[in-house]
Amino acid sequence: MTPLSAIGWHWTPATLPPAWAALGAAHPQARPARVVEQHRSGYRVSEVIDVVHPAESLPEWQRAGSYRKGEINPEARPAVGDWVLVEGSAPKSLRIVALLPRFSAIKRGAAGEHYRQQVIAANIDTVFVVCGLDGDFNPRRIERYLLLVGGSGVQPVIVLTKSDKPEAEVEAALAALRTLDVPVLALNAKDPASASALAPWLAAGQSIVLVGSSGAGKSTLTNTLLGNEKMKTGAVRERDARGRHTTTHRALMALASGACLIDTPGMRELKPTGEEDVAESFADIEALAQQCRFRDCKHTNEPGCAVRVAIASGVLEAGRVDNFLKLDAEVTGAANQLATRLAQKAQARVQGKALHKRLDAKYDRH
Ligand SMILES: Nc1nc2c(ncn2[C@@H]2O[C@H](COP(=O)(O)OP(=O)(O)OP(=O)(O)O)[C@@H](O)[C@H]2O)c(=O)[nH]1
Ligand SMILES: [Zn+2]
Repeated sequence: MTPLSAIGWHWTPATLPPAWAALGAAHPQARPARVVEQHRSGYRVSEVIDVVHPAESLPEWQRAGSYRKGEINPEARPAVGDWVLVEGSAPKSLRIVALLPRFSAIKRGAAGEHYRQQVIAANIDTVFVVCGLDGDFNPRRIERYLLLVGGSGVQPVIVLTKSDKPEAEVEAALAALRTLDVPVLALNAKDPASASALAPWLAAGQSIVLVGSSGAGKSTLTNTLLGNEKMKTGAVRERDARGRHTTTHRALMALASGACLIDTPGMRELKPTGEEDVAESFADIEALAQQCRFRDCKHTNEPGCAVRVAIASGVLEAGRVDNFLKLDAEVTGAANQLATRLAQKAQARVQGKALHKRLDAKYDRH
């Protein structure tokens, strides 16, 4: 056990990923730390639970650069949840010297003029997709979260809260989500005994993120899982670069089980990156589509559409099909933007090479 265990470190010298070991050997003075906040001006990292310090990042992570020239690859920069190697002493002179390759990354498309991707949480083991069994219950929103999490390397678990409410239709909700091939639990987020059903995903060294719309019960569940730690949920005291005490939002919380919860504001609104696999998320619809008369069936009003037949016979929910079509269009749109961006990058690289060649020839550099 090291203090790092409480913030998600579960490797031993024997289980350390070889790439991490190699980076460690390349930076013998450095030690691992976890990124808990990402700001415009830099990063905040933890080496010990509830102790957060600013850390200077590598210059190439700070430069604005041009997306056209491929100078900034957001994926190559640390994000919340990443393990990095740091040197120097806290609180004033911590420096990040390397980013350890991540084993999972939840990404989203970022709003803006140009196509951009953001890693919103790295090295997460499980994401709890939280949805209340009240008027807010919405399988379509759950499908969206699952699509975005699919392929990230993170295990999704659907957590239906408010099962204790009189209006909760637990059985109907479980039935509606059965096609998703993801663990689904219904519980009372206020009740520790009920929330203990999540124990299989909360083993020591596990990192968990909660997503879900406002009012779904994320804070309630977080408090219940924290138990005695409850009072500390909202805020953490930390020392800033000048040594002053400040109180900020708590981004990484340790559970008694040894797991940790990571809270990042980036998880609120999720827009596809274009890399999502819609067919995999909607495998049931994809399988039916194989039986449609037309290969390019849009499943709207084509004759011989197996998907429409399934809806008519009650095998498939019309809302799920609509959501599939909507998300598929969103992912296709983002994928086209992504392709354009990659083409621009490749072109810029070729132009750059040609320029160097001309300059080399002109000045006889070699
Ligand atoms: N009865 C009951 N009430 C719950 C349950 N989970 C959450 N609530 C209530 O629902 C309301 C919203 O819960 P929050 O935990 O604040 O929701 P949240 O997801 O954190 O919302 P944001 O902070 O806005 O993102 C609160 O009044 C909770 O007490 C539950 O399982 N049972
Ligand atoms: Zn069809």
